Amino acid sequence: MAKARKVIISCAVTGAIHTPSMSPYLPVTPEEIADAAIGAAEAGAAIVHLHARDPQTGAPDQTPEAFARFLPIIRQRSDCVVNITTGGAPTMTIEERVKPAATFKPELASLNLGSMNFGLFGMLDRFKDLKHDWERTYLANKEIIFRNTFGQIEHILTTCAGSGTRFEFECYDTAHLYNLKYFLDRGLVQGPLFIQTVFGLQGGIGNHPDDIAHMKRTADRLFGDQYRWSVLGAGRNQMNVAAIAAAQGGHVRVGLEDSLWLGPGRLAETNADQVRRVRLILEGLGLEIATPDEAREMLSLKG
Ligand SMILES: C[C@H](N)CC(=O)CC(=O)O
Ligand SMILES: [Zn+2]
Repeated sequence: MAKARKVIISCAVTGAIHTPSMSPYLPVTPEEIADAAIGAAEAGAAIVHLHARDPQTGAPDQTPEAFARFLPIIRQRSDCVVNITTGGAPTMTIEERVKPAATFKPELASLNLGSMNFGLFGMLDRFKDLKHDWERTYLANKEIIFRNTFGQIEHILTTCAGSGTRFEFECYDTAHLYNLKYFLDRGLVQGPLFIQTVFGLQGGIGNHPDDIAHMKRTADRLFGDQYRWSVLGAGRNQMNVAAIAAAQGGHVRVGLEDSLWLGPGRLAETNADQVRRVRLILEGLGLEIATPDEAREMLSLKG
């Protein structure tokens, strides 16, 4: 009797791309972020990807103190895998960005494999009533470069080396896959590589099925069976990208960090709603949802 494939659902609950005026459902306070993560885990997410925000303004906050306000709550109430961002916001320094992962030594941390133009301004057409000045300045900025030089990537790898933290490798284009291969060949990263291919973010690769096939083909050629493939689709293509990839052996990432939507013109009221929606798609494909411990097994996490 053929065994169903286990799929890892990751949920990125708040991020640093969307801003509070865009959706009343975007978690901002430590309590909201903790509840969102625990709710997503209860709905089936094995991994929660975490950023922190200033509780008053909702602005991205990468201080360890900000993370310390919700991490223990999540620890107490869920056995999900915690994935702490080292991307922070593209306007932060690398020192700021790596601090929380270096401080809390999580099982997983994100690592971005290349620099890119980071286009948030496209969202200004969609979201006009912005409450805070920082939102307008941040979103309208056409000069944002999300810096991830070889030196900065190496700095994060060496800073976290020895802590047992493994990485979710964010690849926004094929060049980033080659950058990851470079670090693999230098022994700075070890398999199984958890590769999160990102589709449809302005400045990165698109979200057409050809783009997805191209990223997978390239990763298959560069890493063979040394990698675990996961995908995230930005914005309203989140579920399409998940469905296309899941049908080809991929794991999936959802969450309000990368899409505020549950359907055309319909804001997701919770991260758990998106987890439940992608779960419907996966189970519809005859796939099973991996538990946190099964994800730990598949990704060789320290537990
Ligand atoms: C496209 C995603 N928002 C990528 C991300 O989650 C990066 C990070 O936090 O380091
Ligand atoms: Zn993130």
